[in-house]
Amino acid sequence: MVCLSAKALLLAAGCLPQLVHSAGLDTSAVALGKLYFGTATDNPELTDTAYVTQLNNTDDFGQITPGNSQKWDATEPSQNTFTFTNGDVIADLAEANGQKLRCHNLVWYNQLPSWVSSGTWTNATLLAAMKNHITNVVTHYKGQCYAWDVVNEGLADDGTYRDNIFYQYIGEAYIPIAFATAAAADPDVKLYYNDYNIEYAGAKSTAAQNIVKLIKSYGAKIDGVGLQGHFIVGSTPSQSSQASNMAAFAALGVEVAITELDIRMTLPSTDALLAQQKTDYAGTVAACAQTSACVGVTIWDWTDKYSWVPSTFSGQGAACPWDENLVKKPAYTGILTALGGTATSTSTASGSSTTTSTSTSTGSSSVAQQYGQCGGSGWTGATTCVSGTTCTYFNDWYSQCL
Ligand SMILES: O[C@@H]1[C@@H](O)[C@H](O[C@@H]2CO[C@@H](O[C@@H]3CO[C@@H](O[C@@H]4CO[C@@H](O)[C@H](O)[C@H]4O)[C@H](O)[C@H]3O)[C@H](O)[C@H]2O)OC[C@H]1O
Repeated sequence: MVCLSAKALLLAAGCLPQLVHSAGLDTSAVALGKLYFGTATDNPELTDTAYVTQLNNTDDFGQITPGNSQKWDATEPSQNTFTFTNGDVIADLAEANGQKLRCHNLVWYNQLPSWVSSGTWTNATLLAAMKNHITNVVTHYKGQCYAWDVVNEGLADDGTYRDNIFYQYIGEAYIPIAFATAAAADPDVKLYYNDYNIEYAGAKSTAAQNIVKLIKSYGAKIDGVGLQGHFIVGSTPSQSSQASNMAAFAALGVEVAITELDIRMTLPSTDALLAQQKTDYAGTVAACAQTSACVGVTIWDWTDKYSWVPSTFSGQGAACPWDENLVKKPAYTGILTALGGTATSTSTASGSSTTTSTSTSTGSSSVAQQYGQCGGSGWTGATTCVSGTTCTYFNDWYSQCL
């Protein structure tokens, strides 16, 4: 009775307190049978204490990816001089937290040091330089990575090979040779081809499937295909198209992962855009959730504060599930619901009229509670509580499984 009175006081004050234990994104993903839910991060952000506190929250993040510090320009700035300092900071953080590390990346046309991109090469010298780079970097991180993105973005959008320096001097063989070199350096790490605009059926996805076949035809190992998932609010491919595309890769005997998910919008953000973003995140994560070959989802950083989007796509941003003040956006709930996770409400600002729908994973069962928050829109649906709890109505617009 005292408890309900306290709640009534808080409700009257226009603020709903956190009331139930929350299972986060990784906990929910693992409960579904996935290996992880994770996020990219980067070294400059690690001086931000509030940021790091959430990055270390293994309830949400069971995996991290270094956004820049394992790339070629970071690891081999001068030929045969290797620098692992920044990459090690993130690898050590993952190890300290017990988070999986997706290692990113070995061979990419972008973020190359000038000695590679502007060097004078022959087939033999570039091949030797590429193999030396892969061998040294993979050996350094041996045993620390769940997976390596061995070749990143080797395709143009029309499905032809990207005309990068490796293709120019080595031809398509640079791809299987890169995979074979990585496998020789660490036979246990998963080896991925990673690209964007291969998340749905089309010429580029077909070409990526052909890369899987090519690598195997050389007798080399490929374990997975990374679907980057840099999407646009309202133009995100449907759940069904993403799931059927994942199935096409799985049919080739490889796993898949969503490796760089973010869903950007033209700024400024509005409630309508945030609601659509929630739907888009939910559909994408649900495609992975329903596909047994999809091992996990990585968002390309978790907060708008450090997203790469505004500096890359002029006038666009707000692409992450947390805003620039590190506050969860509707997208967070969309992801959690898609993962069938146990959800909760956190304190909400007075005057907000958001209706939140949450769910608890009990195999295939779903809705655990629905409510209107802080002057919200009223009771919105039936409640099925997990075993051992019952639906308790506090008033006509708020209920909870207790
Ligand atoms: O600090 C940042 C890093 O975060 C950044 O990481 C890379 C970001 O994504 C990957 O490469 C980009 C993928 O998206 C391409 O643009 C797409 C063009 O087609 C559109 O349909 C699609 O929506 C777009 O996303 C970019 O052109 C790629 O660069 C890459 O794997 C990450 O490493 O790297 C730059 C740093 O400054």
